[in-house]
Amino acid sequence: MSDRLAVGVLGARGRMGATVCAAVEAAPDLDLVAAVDTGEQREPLRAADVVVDFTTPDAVLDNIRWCVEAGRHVVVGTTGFDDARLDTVRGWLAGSAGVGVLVAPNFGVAAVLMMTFAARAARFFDSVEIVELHHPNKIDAPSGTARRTAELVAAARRAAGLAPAGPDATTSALDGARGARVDDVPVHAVRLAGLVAHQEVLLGGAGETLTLRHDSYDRTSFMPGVLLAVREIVSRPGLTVGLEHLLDLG
Ligand SMILES: NC(=O)C1=CN([C@@H]2O[C@H](COP(=O)(O)OP(=O)(O)OC[C@H]3O[C@@H](n4cnc5c(N)ncnc54)[C@H](OP(=O)(O)O)[C@@H]3O)[C@@H](O)[C@H]2O)C=CC1
Ligand SMILES: O=C(O)C1=N[C@H](C(=O)O)C[C@H](O)C1
Repeated sequence: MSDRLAVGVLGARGRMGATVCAAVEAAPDLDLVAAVDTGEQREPLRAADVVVDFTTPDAVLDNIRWCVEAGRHVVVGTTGFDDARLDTVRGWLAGSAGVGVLVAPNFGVAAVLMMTFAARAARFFDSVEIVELHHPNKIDAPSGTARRTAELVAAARRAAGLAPAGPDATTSALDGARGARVDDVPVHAVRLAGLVAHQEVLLGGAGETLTLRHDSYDRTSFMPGVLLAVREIVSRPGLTVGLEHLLDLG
């Protein structure tokens, strides 16, 4: 059996999809066998061992179902996942022994570390808020990374007997001034020309603060994580959520 993997890309002409196509073509052990975008047939994806999806939150579930039914492994970077959507994917996988799907809100290794560090730090502080900053063409807010960070932080704080939100005396505010709440953690979204993808987790306690900041300056930052996922998913049946499961974080 060949060690080479055949890879298909959904959303192939998008910002991320095009970058993934280039990264796969440059990888010595991977072959790009299908590049599919809006309005194009999915049939060429049947030639792929692994399909990578960077499309839209509206399109991604239908794409995953098609791939699972076709027996293809899937690496998903598209955002918009909550527990209900993940359970839907688990249901499809239950009927497809051996097929693996990995869903990761962020493939940047530094971003995964930032999320991990935020969760570890969360119980030591009174307050935590998240600010995500992205390019103005992003269609979802808050980002998938910010949502996931808030979930991890809230879970860590609850496990330590703390409320997810910090103290806040605000009794009067313009709509949106205090951001959105994800698992009760305040999340603020900035859309600014010149940016790619950035996030700060602000933690505050008595007389001191800790700021964890991650910056993706270029979409190549996501490629080592995407290629790692492509290589690993073929031996990980079922649903994996988060790139951290493929990294040895000690
Ligand atoms: N996990 C991670 O590390 C990262 C995740 N992302 C996420 O990836 C997603 C894509 O981001 P980005 O590349 O910037 O977005 P783009 O809008 O640049 O790309 C999305 C592409 O998908 C195409 N598309 C839409 N529907 C379908 C479909 N049903 N089948 C095939 N192609 C389709 C779009 O075509 P058209 O425009 O014609 O509709 C477009 O070409 C977002 O959810 C984003 O948040 C982004 C960066 C990193
Ligand atoms: O749309 C983007 O650009 C990004 N989307 C992901 C997210 O929503 O978290 C990952 C990264 O922030 C870039």
